Amino acid sequence: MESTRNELHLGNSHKGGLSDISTISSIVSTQSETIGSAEQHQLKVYLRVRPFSKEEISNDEDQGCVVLENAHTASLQAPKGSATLKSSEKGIGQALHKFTFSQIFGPETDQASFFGSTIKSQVQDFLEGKNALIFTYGVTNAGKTHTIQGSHKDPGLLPRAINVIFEHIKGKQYDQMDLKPYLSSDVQYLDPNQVKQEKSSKAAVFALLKEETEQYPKASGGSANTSTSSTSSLCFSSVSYDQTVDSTETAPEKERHQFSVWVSFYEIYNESVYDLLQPIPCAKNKKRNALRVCEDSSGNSYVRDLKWINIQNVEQGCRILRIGNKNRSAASTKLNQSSSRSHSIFTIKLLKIEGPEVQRISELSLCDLAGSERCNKTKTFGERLKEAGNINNSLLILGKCIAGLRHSDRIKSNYIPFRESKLTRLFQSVFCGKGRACMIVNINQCASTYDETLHVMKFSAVAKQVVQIIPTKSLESLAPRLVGRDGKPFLKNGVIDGEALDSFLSEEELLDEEDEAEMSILPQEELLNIIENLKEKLLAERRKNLVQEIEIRKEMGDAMLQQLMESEELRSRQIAELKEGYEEKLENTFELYKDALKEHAYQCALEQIEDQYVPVDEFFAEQEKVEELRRKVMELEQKLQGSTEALSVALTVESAVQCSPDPPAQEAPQELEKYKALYEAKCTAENLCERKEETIQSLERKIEELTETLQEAGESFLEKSAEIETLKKRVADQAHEMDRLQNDLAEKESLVSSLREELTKLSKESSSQSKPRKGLLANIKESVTSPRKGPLSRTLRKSVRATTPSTLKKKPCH
Ligand SMILES: Nc1ncnc2c1ncn2[C@@H]1O[C@H](COP(=O)(O)OP(=O)(O)OP(=O)(O)O)[C@@H](O)[C@H]1O
Repeated sequence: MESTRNELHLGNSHKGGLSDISTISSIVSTQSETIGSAEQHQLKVYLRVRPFSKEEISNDEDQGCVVLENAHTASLQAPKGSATLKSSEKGIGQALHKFTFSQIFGPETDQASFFGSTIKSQVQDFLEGKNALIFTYGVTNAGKTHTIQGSHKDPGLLPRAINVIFEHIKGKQYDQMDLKPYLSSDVQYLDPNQVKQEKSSKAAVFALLKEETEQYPKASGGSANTSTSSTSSLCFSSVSYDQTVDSTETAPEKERHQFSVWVSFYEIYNESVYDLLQPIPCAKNKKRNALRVCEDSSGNSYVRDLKWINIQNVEQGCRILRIGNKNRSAASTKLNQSSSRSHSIFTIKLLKIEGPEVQRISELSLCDLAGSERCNKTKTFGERLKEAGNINNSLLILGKCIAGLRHSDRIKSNYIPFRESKLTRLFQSVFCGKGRACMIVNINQCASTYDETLHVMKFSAVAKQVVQIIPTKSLESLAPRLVGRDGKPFLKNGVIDGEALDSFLSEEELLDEEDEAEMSILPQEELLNIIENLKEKLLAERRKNLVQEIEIRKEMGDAMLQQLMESEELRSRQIAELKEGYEEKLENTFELYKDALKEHAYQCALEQIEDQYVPVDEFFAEQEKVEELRRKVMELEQKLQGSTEALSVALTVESAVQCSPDPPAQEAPQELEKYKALYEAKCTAENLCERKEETIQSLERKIEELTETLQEAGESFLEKSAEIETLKKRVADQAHEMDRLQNDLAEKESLVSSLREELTKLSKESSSQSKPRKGLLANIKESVTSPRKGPLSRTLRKSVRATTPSTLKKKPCH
């Protein structure tokens, strides 16, 4: 309930209309009280939730957005993708809403128990002479028609109500057709000729359902007891008539009373009333005749020239319903409209007759309202836009009237715009105390229609607060006025009903707004008055059209703005995704380069090192060996030197011996051998030294080459590092570009807000200016199709040009 209160608090800032639902939580506690000579009733609002179809389940429509908490409270949770969730994420409104109802019926509720728990008591009141109005409200495909009409096997409220009526009047039916409803709540006495006409008119209506024509004469025979047999064609096993209704009547009274039942069925399409019991014209271009809504001398509205058919049993009532439906769908095909585009109203009038007098007349109307979806959602244009505009308008006015009726004291003090639509004009008398109204709200649980369903629930929350004040006098059975064949007060026993004559106005004299009076014979002053009146009417009409035009313009503006915002949102999302993608790509490429470079440098170094690799231990061992050899060479050189010296000494000695006659013959060969051995050892050592020297040199060369390779690897590493730096710089540039794009986006957003302001200004201007009347569609067309005229179109063109940024034309740099 918290969320509801918050939301309501927001809604309170708007004046009137559906948004003004600030006191939903403070639900009127009294169900029905009597104050003075009036009864107060809180308008009953029932919620019926239909089950999912198989297709809806397979389309993943079940996202748990409707939760029935108990018999009176339901909560709605905005599903993913709904406008409500998006708005709540932006901080506008709530994602969870709670609503209370007089009673809630879940998907498992069958038709019989729904009837028993809702309108059955109202039908019983109707039998006691009280008027009642039942209307269903909901989006297309929410189950309104199923609730009102049902099917042959599973009848809805209307056939069940008819069944209860005929059960009640069983054995007390007035089988003549000479007393017929007249104007709003009068009765006309028909002479035998008129009765004949009435019968043939009824036969003609029933003939509209060809397949059943043959059966009709049987039914039209008018037997008072036909109801039971005909009822069997409908499955009413679960409908049990409450006999307590009769218990108040005494036996003699029962015998004296007789009842006559009359029905009518009409629709309101595009603010025109069409009789659904009139045959549809066969000619292609021939239009259906629209009927006029007039008022009787007491100010009660009625549909002029509407067909009223006397029915004798349930079966006939159901056939009238089928005939009306057939005409409705035939007209739909002709006009290419769907059934939910019109409001259909089935009315039953019950005449209680005692002897030659009609004691009372009561009225029960069941209205199946058109689907409440709005035109921007259904993307409607042309004829569809006009149609949607009319539906929206009549539902909007119904909403205004309901909002105006919320507080009982407002009925007197505040203006309630009943006269602004045909629907509310016809509902006015019931809403203003001539009967009890009851609203049935039908919803489905589909996620895709969540936003519309929420709108319906808000509407019902307002309706729930309506308190009807019904003067007890109007609940009592008031004898209707009886008029004769010509519509003049009926002569009772040859005496004129003087009282009735005083207040009598013939039907022709009852002027309605559309009537054109014969003016040529009127005096000048009266003519001037008439002109003044007409001027006022014209002005009022213009004002009404202007308001309608503004509303439609506003709706179109809202739709355009919504589209603009959605495309902006899409674009910014695309930019952000692009940016993220690029950044990720660059990051990945950079990482790849880095890894590849490292790998490459490592591989190169490894290869070079492998080629020339000498283990360090070996190298040191070799060096030690070299050192050892060097030392040995040095020792040998020293020895050699010593040997050389010794050799030279020896040679000197030898030569001296050769010269002397006594050489030391014994020592010389031994020494020589020793020197030779030493010499050979020296030569070997020298060879070894040379080889070692070569090995050292080759090792030193290898070391040099290794050093060079390392140097090269270092250089290539430096080069790669430089490349990495360049790449980093590129990434920084990309980020800069992204920033610039974001700035662009911010500019666009400010443009959008300025557009919005301009639009609001325009709406205000258009409301203050009185334009020449061109017609609604012409103005809309002009504003939409003439982009060269008007500041709005200029601004839009500018914004369109501006929303094609040069940056978007550029190819993304990789
Ligand atoms: N309580 C229910 N149980 C089972 N099926 C239902 C129920 N309510 C509605 N349906 C089914 O849902 C579908 C739509 O219902 P229905 O035609 O009554 O909707 P609607 O609100 O009258 O639509 P429209 O405004 O377009 O005429 C129908 O197939 C109907 O049989």
